[in-house]
Amino acid sequence: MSDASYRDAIFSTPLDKVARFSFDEQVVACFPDMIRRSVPGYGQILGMLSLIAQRHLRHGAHVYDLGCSLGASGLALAGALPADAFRYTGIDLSPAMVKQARQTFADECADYVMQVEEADIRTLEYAPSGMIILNFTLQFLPPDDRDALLRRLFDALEPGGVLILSEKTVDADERDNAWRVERYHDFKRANGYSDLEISQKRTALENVLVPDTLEVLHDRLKQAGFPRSMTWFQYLNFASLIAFKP
Ligand SMILES: C[S@@+](CC[C@H](N)C(=O)[O-])C[C@H]1O[C@@H](n2cnc3c(N)ncnc32)[C@H](O)[C@@H]1O
Ligand SMILES: O=C(O)C(=O)C[C@]1(C(=O)O)C=C[C@@H](O)C=C1
Repeated sequence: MSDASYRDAIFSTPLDKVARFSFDEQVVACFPDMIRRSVPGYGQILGMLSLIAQRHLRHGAHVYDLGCSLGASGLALAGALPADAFRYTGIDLSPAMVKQARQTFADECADYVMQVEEADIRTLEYAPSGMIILNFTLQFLPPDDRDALLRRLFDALEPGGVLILSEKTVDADERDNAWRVERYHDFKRANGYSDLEISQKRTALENVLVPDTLEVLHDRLKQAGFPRSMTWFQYLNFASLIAFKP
């Protein structure tokens, strides 16, 4: 997958008008590079998914990856678990993402049961599942749509199932939030992004990626039915939560 990926230079030249961020062909072409250089801890979160699956997933159970993009979570699972350990369905609304993810699984995971569907995760009919992965996707839904989706995911999980929810977050404390965001921009600079790229991407994501606080995320999980959730990973303003279905 990385062989086909270009370096992200989307916001590197001054744009007269910065368009709303969207998961179009241009983003798909550089997405592995973009997400690796833009999400602190992305590789560690992916690496941990299979360890969590080994502990929580019933052998052969179904896994959803919602907003799967190029299927990185599926590839991580397939890289660590045998072919009969799970069945995987990735869902994404972007036709360009779905096309490339399907190709990747056909090329690299032919022995595994892995499919990708183009659909809106808010209206999908969910099959019973042992694990549901929502990595950096809930943040792109209108906030008013988030609770209803999480309720449907709680219902779709089998007893003993887990939901992994990874998100960019905002801190309710203004001073702590400013510190995290400033260090996040340092992180991006250290990964080769210029001040212009950082500022134009920020504009493109305004009102498109609307982050919740960690407290709101845990509250959302509680109201969806999950009696227990934990933040198992945090790196600056990015975090991953796990929620348990009893
Ligand atoms: C930041 S990316 C997710 C990254 C991916 N999970 C990974 O770990 O590489 C967000 C993805 O969510 C998808 N998306 C956004 N809204 C969606 C919706 N309502 N239904 C399905 N997919 C959606 C986008 O097309 C995009 O591919
Ligand atoms: O670049 C940023 O500011 C981000 O928030 C990174 C982020 C994300 O968190 O989803 C935003 C858009 C791209 O999908 C990849 C990563």
